[in-house]
Amino acid sequence: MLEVENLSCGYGSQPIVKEVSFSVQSGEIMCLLGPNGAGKTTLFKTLLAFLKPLGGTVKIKGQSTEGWSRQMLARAVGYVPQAHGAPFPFSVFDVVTMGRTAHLGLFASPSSKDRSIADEALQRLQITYLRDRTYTELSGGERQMVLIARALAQQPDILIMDEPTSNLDFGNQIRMLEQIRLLSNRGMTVVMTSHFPDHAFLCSDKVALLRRGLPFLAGSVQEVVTSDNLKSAYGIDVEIAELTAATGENVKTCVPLMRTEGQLLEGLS
Ligand SMILES: Nc1ncnc2c1ncn2[C@@H]1O[C@H](COP(=O)(O)OP(=O)(O)OP(=O)(O)O)[C@@H](O)[C@H]1O
Repeated sequence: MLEVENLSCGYGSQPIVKEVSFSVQSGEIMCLLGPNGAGKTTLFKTLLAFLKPLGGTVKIKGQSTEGWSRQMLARAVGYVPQAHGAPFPFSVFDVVTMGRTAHLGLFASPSSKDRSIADEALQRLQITYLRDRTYTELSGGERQMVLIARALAQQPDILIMDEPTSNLDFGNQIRMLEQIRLLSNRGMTVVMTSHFPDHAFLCSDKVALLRRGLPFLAGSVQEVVTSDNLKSAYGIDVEIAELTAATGENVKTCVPLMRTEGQLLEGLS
């Protein structure tokens, strides 16, 4: 579904992300990890063609996206930004209907079909109860769900999600990951960022890790989310623990290790 080959991206002629390659199949979830400033958003901006690649190619369904119009790209790729305020107090239904823009002609207004697709997106995420609420009056978690509904109404093949769990409490983070897993079970391809490597264990099929000054890593969760790789990316000691849940399922989790006062002082000297 998405194939990235030797992609370099950045601002002006200055590369931030160098020669990254990965592919995501239809219905897979790829979690993009990396420390602050590593270039996750820069990579997303390039996939979404807001930035021109400095080298390499992005292919969707085997076709290079170079030269695609914004409308063509919007039909293929939906973007879910981090939940934000809106300049005008639109209703939730209006915000979700805006997802249909890529399918409308110039100056056309949404048809009854567009409105029913917007309603379906609300139903699919079980947030129809928010339909007539004002977007600006919603909580961060509710806004995040509305933005996903807007991207679903766009009916893309691929969803690109920038930190979909940011600002969510512990329970809502997991509920959000469950929703993302449901979408992928129904065939949606998802590329998401997270600041929590545990999220990769919980819901992704593949992981990509951007590390400042070190080679880009992409592969299965087991291959990429290791103590050594996390230490090289984030600069802290992490152990990967495995336990058997009450359901009998084996689950893995990342356990960060705090440094002692002596180790911290040693680091300063
Ligand atoms: N418009 C810009 N012009 C020049 N440099 C930029 C621009 N936007 C971001 N950068 C730089 O590119 C680098 C990567 O930034 P980016 O936002 O892609 O990182 P990130 O991995 O998404 O970080 P975070 O996890 O903190 O959101 C940073 O050093 C940043 O300062």
